[in-house]
Amino acid sequence: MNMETVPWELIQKCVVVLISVSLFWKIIKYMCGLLKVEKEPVTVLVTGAAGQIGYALAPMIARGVMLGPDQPVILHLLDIEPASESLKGVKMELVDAAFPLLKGVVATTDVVEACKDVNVAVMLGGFPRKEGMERKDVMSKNVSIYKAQASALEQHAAEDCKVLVVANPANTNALILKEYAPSIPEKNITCLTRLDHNRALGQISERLSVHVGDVKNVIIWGNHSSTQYPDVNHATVTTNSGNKSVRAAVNDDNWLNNEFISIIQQRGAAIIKARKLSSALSAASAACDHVHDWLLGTPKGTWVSMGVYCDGSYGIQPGLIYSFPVTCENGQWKIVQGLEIDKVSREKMENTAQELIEEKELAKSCLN
Ligand SMILES: NC(=O)C1=CN([C@@H]2O[C@H](COP(=O)(O)OP(=O)(O)OC[C@H]3O[C@@H](n4cnc5c(N)ncnc54)[C@H](O)[C@@H]3O)[C@@H](O)[C@H]2O)C=CC1
Ligand SMILES: O=C([O-])CC(=O)C(=O)O
Repeated sequence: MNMETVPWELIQKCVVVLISVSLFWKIIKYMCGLLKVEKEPVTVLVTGAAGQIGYALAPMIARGVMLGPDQPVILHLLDIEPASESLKGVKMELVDAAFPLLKGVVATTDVVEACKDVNVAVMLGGFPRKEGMERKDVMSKNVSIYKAQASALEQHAAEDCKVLVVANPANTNALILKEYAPSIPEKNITCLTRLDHNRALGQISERLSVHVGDVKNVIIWGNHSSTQYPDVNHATVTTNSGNKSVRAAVNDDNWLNNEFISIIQQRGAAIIKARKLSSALSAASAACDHVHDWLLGTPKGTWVSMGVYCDGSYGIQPGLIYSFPVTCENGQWKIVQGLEIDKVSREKMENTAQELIEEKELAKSCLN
């Protein structure tokens, strides 16, 4: 090879360009690293944190299941004195799990310390029902807890704190909390019916042998109790040939109108019968889904069920905490309007509203 014909000048230029590009790229990556600002932590209160749902829920929150994989969290765990050792153990395990998103854990039996500056409050604290009881049978013990904790939240939580009541009777506990914390906006106080919603999705997916993610827009109307109305009239399933209504896909109205409804209404009792304990992992997961969708939004074209303060939508008496189909955007829920309601559905929606009206009266009498 004749060395004189080698284009040394060109090779030299190429090497310089390559070195410059790689240097430039390194600088950009370094700058991005410097600019990567970690989000401020969100403080999440879990009451009844030493209980069985608490034990399933705390690690889910610490892993980002509730608020997203890039959202640091601080956990405030509240329980009562007899459970304080167990609560301490939960905190020890959270430390041992070394969750990257978990920026602090406060485990306390002091309600004021627990409520201080919380952005999200998940209220599990209370007495669960046992086999053979209805959820309203735990009314007197639990509503007095919600009355007391309402004022602590009102006085010490962050402005715009979002509250999810899980403890039963969930709708009525949430209503009591709302009434005794008048300065918390009513749109910030909700109760969990997402577990019932997810149970309905699960049953339809099993029946049709499709993935649960392909079923959407079931509705839980009313109370988180055996009078709730799981409604599939607007639900759809995604199939190979496009979207189909659940009624058409199941093609068995008798099953949908009877057995399906009763399975969902009685699912909590069936879990208690099988486990001798009430639902915990599914309740924790549903609580994460509820808060996640509320704060981060529901996917386009999809609604979820939430127990929310009723404004009279669908002719339901205003002033109850009633489960409706909702969509969420920018941290706000909105009741889905304009769905056609047939006569059978109307009756079931009224029936569960009636139970909530009675529970409200019973709760008031327990507090007098
Ligand atoms: N809405 C829903 O979909 C569901 C609701 N639930 C309800 O959630 C609640 C919690 O269930 P579990 O964790 O299984 O019960 P659990 O009995 O295992 O835990 C409840 C915890 O609350 C604590 N507690 C009692 N009084 C308290 C107070 N004043 N302040 C703070 N903590 C207090 C207890 O010491 C206990 O550690 C129950 O009311 C249960 O019926 C359960 C499943 C689903
Ligand atoms: O049934 C219970 O008492 C617990 C609960 O609310 C549920 O699993 O839906």
